[in-house]
Amino acid sequence: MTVYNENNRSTIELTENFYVNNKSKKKHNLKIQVKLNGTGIYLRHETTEGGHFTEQLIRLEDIVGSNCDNRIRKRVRGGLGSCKRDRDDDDAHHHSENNTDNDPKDLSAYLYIFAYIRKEKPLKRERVVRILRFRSFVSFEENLKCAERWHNAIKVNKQTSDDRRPLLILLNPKSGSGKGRHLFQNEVAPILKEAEIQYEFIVTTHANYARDYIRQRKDIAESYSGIVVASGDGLFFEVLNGIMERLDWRLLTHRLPLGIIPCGSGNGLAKTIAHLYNEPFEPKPILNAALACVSGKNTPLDIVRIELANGDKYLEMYSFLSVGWGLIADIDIESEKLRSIGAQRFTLWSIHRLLHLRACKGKVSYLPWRQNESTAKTKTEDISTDQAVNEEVKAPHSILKHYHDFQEEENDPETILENNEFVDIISHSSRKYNGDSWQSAESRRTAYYSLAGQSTRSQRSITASVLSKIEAANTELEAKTLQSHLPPLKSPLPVDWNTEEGEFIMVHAAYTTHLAADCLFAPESKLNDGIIYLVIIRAGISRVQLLNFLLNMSSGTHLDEAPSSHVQVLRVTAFRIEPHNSDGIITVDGERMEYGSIQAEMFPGLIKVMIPNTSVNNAECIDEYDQNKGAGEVNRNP
Ligand SMILES: Nc1ncnc2c1ncn2[C@@H]1O[C@H](COP(=O)(O)OP(=O)(O)OP(=O)(O)O)[C@@H](O)[C@H]1O
Repeated sequence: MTVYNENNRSTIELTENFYVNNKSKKKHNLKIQVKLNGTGIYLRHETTEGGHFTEQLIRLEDIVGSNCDNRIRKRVRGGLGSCKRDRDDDDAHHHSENNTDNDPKDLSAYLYIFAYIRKEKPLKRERVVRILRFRSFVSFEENLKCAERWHNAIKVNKQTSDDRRPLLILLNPKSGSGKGRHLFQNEVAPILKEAEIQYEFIVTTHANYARDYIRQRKDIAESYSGIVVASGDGLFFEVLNGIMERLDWRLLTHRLPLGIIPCGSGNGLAKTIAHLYNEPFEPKPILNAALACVSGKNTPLDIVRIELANGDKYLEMYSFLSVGWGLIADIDIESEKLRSIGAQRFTLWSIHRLLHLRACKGKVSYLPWRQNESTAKTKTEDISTDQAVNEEVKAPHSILKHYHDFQEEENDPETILENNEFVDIISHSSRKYNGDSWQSAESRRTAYYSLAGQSTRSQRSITASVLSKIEAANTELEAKTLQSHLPPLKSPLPVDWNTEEGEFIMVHAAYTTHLAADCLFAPESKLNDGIIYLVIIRAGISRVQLLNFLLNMSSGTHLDEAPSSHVQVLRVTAFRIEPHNSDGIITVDGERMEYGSIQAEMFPGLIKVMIPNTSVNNAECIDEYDQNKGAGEVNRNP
């Protein structure tokens, strides 16, 4: 029976009786009424006396999938609950005595239902398998049809997408303790199988492999339903930047949600998602993440565009986690040499750094966040229609066409271009440059088809038509590129920015709740609130205060203390750090970057991230902020 719920969504209702051999009492077999509807599967067990019954509900959101089979599997992980449907309900007691498990002549069809039931105290996911045996008919095919009817009804009710495209899974075999491959085979692959999700599996061979792969692979948006990274945060950073270095990044970010399975040592993003959806993480961080990757659910994730300058060189990248300057960045990077001792390295190095406290000299500027206002356009504003997205697909070709036109004209003595101009055009139009390569810090425009710096001879020789084509290509490319709203890094900032100059113990910005699984750095953060939480600690803070701050980061209580003139937490949408010393550590998403000026700009909900299938929603921004908190201030005044 098809019914429509309040959201006008059609769901299928099925009800049948099944029987379970009651081996212990050998008297009556248990009758179980199994009912599927838009909420889940109800297993109603009637007791013999007094018409009492017990009922178990397996919620649809906890079911990962179901499979039909023609045999009972000897070993089903997590226990076996077999319900056998009999040929005739009235005759059930007689027939069900006749147990045909593993009988080669068994013509039954079996439906395996896989669920990971959420338990509150303690918070965990418990695997449950329910097996329904269909044997009403004398042919296996007929029985299979019955099983498939249930199988399809579960899919319809779960609103499982018809998208049969596989997931692209990238795994870093070196991340964390180096057991990623093993963890994937044992903990992730079985869940993908239960959810009937196809996947293409790629193991990275070196740093930047994933970034290059994503940047260069042509048919990526059409071939996959999503990209999953099995690693720490470092490989996610690579994939994000590989996507953003493509001209069709809009199409990819619109169509392909990204998932993360935490195999690294930090796992800030995976922990953030689990935390915000109130899902268990320890001791099985991979289970919850794998369930998110098969849930079919996703939500927008804030991305921060970063510009870095060192001398006259310029670098652009995209970040999803944090930017650090000073203490925490120092501890993170400098303690790398103690990696062999595990997580203790952070504690040990924190003590070392507290004893040898360093201050960073420089200037910090920021643009306070205001409700209902953002410097950057949101994802939904950027991609209002599918047409806009589709146009994007054509972009690389149309720009390449300009290049081919130039090539044809190159043979014309009238239109000789400098060879290096062509290199520039090819590399930037197809975006095959190395994302790490430096560009001019003076103007972002030089990253495109610069006409500056040509010889006088070639300038004279370029015809007006070529010039206009180059201009058109520049304009087109600019339209396809994510446009920054900030002035170039070396230019002065607008007047509505706040600036302070002095000595800082650290400046650390975060846009996820967790920097690592054990570090709840920005407890108020949401996945798509469009806010950068900027924590500034000024020089002059006592070591005891600092020690408390570091110790309390694991519980997220480091910002709860009484107002202090040394610690400030700000909500901002953009910031700039200009170090005065030439030596120090700056990190982006936990990775060390060239030391120099850096500016960051929030792009709310720019990409989509896979999330668990749960009704709890602490994760997404629903305009819930207190206006009275005012200009970006969270809880402290200087
Ligand atoms: N096959 C590989 N061999 C060596 N390095 C790799 C390989 N694949 C990726 N990398 C690099 O390893 C770095 C760390 O990877 P990843 O983040 O996955 O693990 P992690 O450092 O243990 O975790 P976390 O970032 O959460 O602390 C990344 O910067 C990535 O570029």
